[in-house]
Amino acid sequence: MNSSSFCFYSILVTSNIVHMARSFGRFLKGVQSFTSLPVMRTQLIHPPTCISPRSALRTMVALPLPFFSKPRDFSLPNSSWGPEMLRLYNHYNSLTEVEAEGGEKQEGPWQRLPSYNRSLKYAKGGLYLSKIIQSKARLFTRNMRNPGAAFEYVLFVNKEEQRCVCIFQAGYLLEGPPGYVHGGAIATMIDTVTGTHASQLSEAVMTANLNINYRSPIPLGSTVLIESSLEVREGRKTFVSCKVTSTNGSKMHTEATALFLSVNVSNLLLGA
Ligand SMILES: CCCCC/C=C\C/C=C\C/C=C\C/C=C\CCCC(=O)SCCNC(=O)CCNC(=O)[C@H](O)C(C)(C)COP(=O)(O)OP(=O)(O)OC[C@H]1O[C@@H](n2cnc3c(N)ncnc32)[C@H](O)[C@@H]1OP(=O)(O)O
Repeated sequence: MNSSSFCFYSILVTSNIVHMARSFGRFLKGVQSFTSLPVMRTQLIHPPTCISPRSALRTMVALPLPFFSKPRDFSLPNSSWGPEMLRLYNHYNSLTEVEAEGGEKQEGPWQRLPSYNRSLKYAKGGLYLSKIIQSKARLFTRNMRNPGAAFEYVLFVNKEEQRCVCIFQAGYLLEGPPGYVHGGAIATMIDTVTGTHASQLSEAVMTANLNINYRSPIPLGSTVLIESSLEVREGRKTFVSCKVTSTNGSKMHTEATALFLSVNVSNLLLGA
């Protein structure tokens, strides 16, 4: 190797090391700013000194609270919610608490599910995609700039009845046929509701099958109810049925059935 090629080789090695150090720094920063599933936040006991992808994953589920900024809960009312959306929200929200005999508050049959604008930062693909894409990955139903422009929704789950109800207000960006909601947007909401419901009933799930019958169009800007019910669970399989109706139940807009399969979260996240 002559001196110029040695020099070139040294620069290459050095720049690779710098690149790796920067990537590692960004990775650590990313790990620290991991802000989604709050249930996964527990106290850090011993911070690891060397992080492999697998131990990084373990670290992500054990980061100390000070590293997290409080994520915004998108399932709370905002100024874009119409009267019907608010009325139904208040109705189901009132069922999340009941008064016991002594007058103290107790958990009611329904539970409101909070909702954030991103899923796990290091989901499958994220590890292999460019850092730019990875750091920008967002749950698309929760990333519209203007409140009320697209998907406004809140989910309530009733574990005893194995039922989930979503109040959905369809914004103006979701137009398909003139004046009505796009079928893909409806499918997105059905997948979201049934998928969230199935993941409440089991663990992490992936949609394996989704069948949809569109019965009557949903007027753009209207509020509808999306109800998901457990049909049966068989091992890794969760079968759910779903209907989208007008808020008074008089009009059937959409019917669907879905199959979800439980998946191993570590494999999913690490791309195994
Ligand atoms: C970290 C969390 C990640 C999960 C997040 C999900 C929800 C979290 C909750 C809240 C988050 C907020 C919002 C949620 C929003 C939306 C949720 C939507 C979720 C999705 O939008 S997700 C994207 C679309 N989804 C896919 O991208 C899946 C691609 N696909 C696969 O990744 C595989 O295909 C997989 C994993 C499905 C199965 O693969 P696999 O290898 O594990 O299982 P295998 O193939 O062996 O099948 C085992 C048994 O299921 C039967 N079976 C399989 N597929 C079938 C089918 N289609 N119809 C009828 N039966 C079927 C077989 O026949 C066999 O049956 P048997 O055992 O009886 O022989």
